[in-house]
Amino acid sequence: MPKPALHVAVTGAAGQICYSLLPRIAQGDVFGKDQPVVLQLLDLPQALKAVQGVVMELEDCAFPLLAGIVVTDDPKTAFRDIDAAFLVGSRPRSQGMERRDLLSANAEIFKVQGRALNEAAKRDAKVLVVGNPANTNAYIATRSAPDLPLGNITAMVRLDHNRALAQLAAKAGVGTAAIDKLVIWGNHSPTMFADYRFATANGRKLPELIGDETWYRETLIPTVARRGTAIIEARGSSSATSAANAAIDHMRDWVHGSDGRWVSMAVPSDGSYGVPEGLVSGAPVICAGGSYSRVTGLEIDGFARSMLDKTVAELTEERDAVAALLA
Ligand SMILES: NC(=O)C1=CN([C@@H]2O[C@H](COP(=O)(O)OP(=O)(O)OC[C@H]3O[C@@H](n4cnc5c(N)ncnc54)[C@H](O)[C@@H]3O)[C@@H](O)[C@H]2O)C=CC1
Ligand SMILES: O=C([O-])CC(=O)C(=O)O
Repeated sequence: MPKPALHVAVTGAAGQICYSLLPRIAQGDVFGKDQPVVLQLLDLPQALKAVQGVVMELEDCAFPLLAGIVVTDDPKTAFRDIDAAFLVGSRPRSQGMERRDLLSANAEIFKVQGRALNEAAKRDAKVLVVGNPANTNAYIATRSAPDLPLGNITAMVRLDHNRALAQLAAKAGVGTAAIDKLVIWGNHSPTMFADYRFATANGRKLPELIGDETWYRETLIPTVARRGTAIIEARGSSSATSAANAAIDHMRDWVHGSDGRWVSMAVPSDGSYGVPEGLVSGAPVICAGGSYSRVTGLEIDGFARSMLDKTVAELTEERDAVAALLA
């Protein structure tokens, strides 16, 4: 007897991230290899023809778990009774822009969609915001969806986490799976703080294994922070496959658990670590039983404090910049 299908909304369905994301959701990479899904796809009216093309391709994959597809330009229809949502739809940046430059273009989208989630989604729906500036867009969605549990609206810093993992693993000469307890704090922006102070590799302390604090501070942190820009410069458009992969990692761990390992999620702050309550900020969490809990009590030394303060100041500025929209 097959399980009842989960209903999963994905916005920006005609875009480049979704072209990588949708087939992987449909083949069970997020919700499980025995879990049917109905995809509820949202895009703008002018993009619906392109979405139909994507739908034809999904049909042609004959995915056994794909139990249905809804295509719409109406957020409430897209979010009706959903169990999970990937909010990808929004404008990406081009060369010369920072992600915060997208705030005015994209903020309104997340107000409208937050309201629609509030009205139509299941009360325990898990929401991941990918569209940039992801943290502040998620903050707008939390403020626009007051009837959903605050912690169920999250944003993606998993791409930064995965980028840092790859760089650190290469430097330490270990596989990425060997590394645990890496943290991405703060904003998905050049101010984010990739913190390896607690990280281990095969049980050894990673900072000791690498033994090069200068490389960590002067190469690793800026490389991860500017990776999105490097990809735009090389590819001519922003990261898509790696962004879709990170979205899958984020939601899969949230749903199925992280096996005791730390993962980085941007979640509404509870005020810990000096991050003002409500800001959606990257933090270390452990996922289990369909929810996440923050890793608490970590020491924040002088360097970490200065890095955290910088990224939190940016999140605070972004929050203040959208205050009028939310008034
Ligand atoms: N958080 C992260 O780590 C990352 C975030 N991103 C962000 O993800 C977003 C999407 O990127 P791409 O797929 O490359 O862009 P894209 O331009 O290829 O696709 C965006 C899609 O969203 C649709 N869209 C725009 N406004 C919409 C609305 N109000 N409702 C529904 N759909 C809407 C567009 O019609 C288009 O089909 C961008 O904001 C990008 O900056 C990209 C990479 C990583
Ligand atoms: O850099 C961008 O604009 C897209 C993105 O968020 C990333 O690749 O991390």
